[in-house]
Amino acid sequence: MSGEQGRKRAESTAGSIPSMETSGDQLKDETVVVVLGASGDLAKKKTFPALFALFAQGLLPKDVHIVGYARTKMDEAEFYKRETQYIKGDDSKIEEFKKISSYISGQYDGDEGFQELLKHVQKLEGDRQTKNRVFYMALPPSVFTTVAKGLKKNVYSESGINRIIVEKPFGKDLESCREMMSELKAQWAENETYRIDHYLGKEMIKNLLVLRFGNVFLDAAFNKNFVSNVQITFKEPFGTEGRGGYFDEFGIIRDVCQNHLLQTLSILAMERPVSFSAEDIRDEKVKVLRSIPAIAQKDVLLGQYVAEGDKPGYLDDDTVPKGSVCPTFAAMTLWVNNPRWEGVPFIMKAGKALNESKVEIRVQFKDALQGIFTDIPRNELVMRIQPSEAVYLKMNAKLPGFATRAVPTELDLTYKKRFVDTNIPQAYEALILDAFKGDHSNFVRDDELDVAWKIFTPILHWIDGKDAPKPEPYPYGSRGPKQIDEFTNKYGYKRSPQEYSWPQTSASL
Ligand SMILES: NC(=O)C1=CN([C@@H]2O[C@H](COP(=O)(O)OP(=O)(O)OC[C@H]3O[C@@H](n4cnc5c(N)ncnc54)[C@H](OP(=O)(O)O)[C@@H]3O)[C@@H](O)[C@H]2O)C=CC1
Ligand SMILES: O=C1O[C@H](COP(=O)(O)O)[C@@H](O)[C@H](O)[C@H]1O
Repeated sequence: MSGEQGRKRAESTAGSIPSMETSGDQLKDETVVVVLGASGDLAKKKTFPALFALFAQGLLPKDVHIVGYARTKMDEAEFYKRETQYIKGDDSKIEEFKKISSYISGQYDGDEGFQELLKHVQKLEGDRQTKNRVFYMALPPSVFTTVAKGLKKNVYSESGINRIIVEKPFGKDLESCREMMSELKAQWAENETYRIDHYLGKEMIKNLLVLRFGNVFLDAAFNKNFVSNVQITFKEPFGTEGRGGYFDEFGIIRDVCQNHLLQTLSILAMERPVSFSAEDIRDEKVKVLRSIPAIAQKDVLLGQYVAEGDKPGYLDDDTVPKGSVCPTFAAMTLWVNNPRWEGVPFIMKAGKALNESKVEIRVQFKDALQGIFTDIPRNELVMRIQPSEAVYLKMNAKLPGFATRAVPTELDLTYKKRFVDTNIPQAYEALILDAFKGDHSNFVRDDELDVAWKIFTPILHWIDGKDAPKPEPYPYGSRGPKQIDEFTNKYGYKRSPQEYSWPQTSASL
């Protein structure tokens, strides 16, 4: 099938799904976007490229202006260099993008810097009647609340819509999160606040709602009667190189599990929402999260990578405190105590410096009744979030031929093959567009955060405390601590026979 045919087929068969847009006002014209922390890593790698991609597709509000703000003093040439460093696209479009962008430096505390920012924004707005302002906080959490206050006091628009987009981490435990949320809430209304968890912008995570509730057979099988265990796995092939200082304060559980993987779990396990509206979806997520008790110490396996070949160990990083017991790998099991999932282990695994780059959800079904079979492999539904989105169902089939022999095979939906030439938006692109549309569905509500921290805070305090468990060492580039298979087996996971591997490895695409 040609690329064009594939695209047309995908579009022509698209089902009609009610709009997920919600009550929020859509920002159309007359908007200024201010990126705070514009000199930083997130801004250059994610925020500006996402804004550019939307701009290039004509998806930003008409006459939009983008303003970078940070303490670093730099001239326009230097700012444009940083702003466009990670942007890939047509040169003339990049030049147009620069024309709608500008930079101003200032402090994060005190009013002076924000007053200058206000003057700059007002100059760009000219004599507009409506003055919509979006503030994107690409800043370390230590300055979130100070900046949020400064913006509200000095740069808040009295004649238009204001939105503030905030990045994780939202606190370090239940108490600090509550403190941060209440300080933010004192300044910014919930409907003005967009808390980003960028996993909610990933295509496969957004697909979960449709997969679960748009396929009657799947929904029927998603429960304790059919499912043996669920694994949500996050693997990165690189260590904390250069980010050791930040990472050591947080560890892998706060960095990835408490937010990205728990958000994934909540959408995977929740009941069907009443509608696709933001509040209905988030109500169901909160409900399922409330059914999960705090993680028990006995359900946790921690690891820390050590040097292998020319690859340094975590403790070899100069920015990491000597003797740190910060986990760079964690496996843990969560239990969802509701009628659908009672007794089904949800195993989360996340690690840095592992053997591959992969994020996936693996739902392993129970054994087929043995009777006529001996040792037939289990069905598994795998949702590959990255790289190369795919959904495949491992199923047994008769090997063609005269003899009746069952072999493991798969029903395979590999996006690159099925949705040829279809643009899959980057997570940040999708989320920033949602914020412009006023759609909160893919942003984190404050009560979701509260319940998420309740699940993780006890083990985090244990890990941070004086009786901190020593993480198991694992070599850089390995599958993790050697105890990992024993850990997953303990919860009923059975590995597919060695001779089976899914044929669409990312390398083959
Ligand atoms: N980088 C990434 O890929 C991701 C980042 N995030 C989150 O996004 C936010 C920003 O991350 P990132 O861009 O990596 O952070 P950076 O460390 O690059 O900080 C961003 C900017 O904030 C200012 N800054 C840095 N440290 C301080 C400080 N101690 N006090 C005041 N200002 C400071 C600096 O600007 P200046 O000195 O010029 O004012 C810096 O350029 C964080 O909350 C992070 O957790 C989330 C997901 C991914
Ligand atoms: O938030 C974070 O996510 C990244 C992984 O994001 P991905 O989109 O590349 O999967 C992780 O590397 C980082 O440590 C963490 O802070």
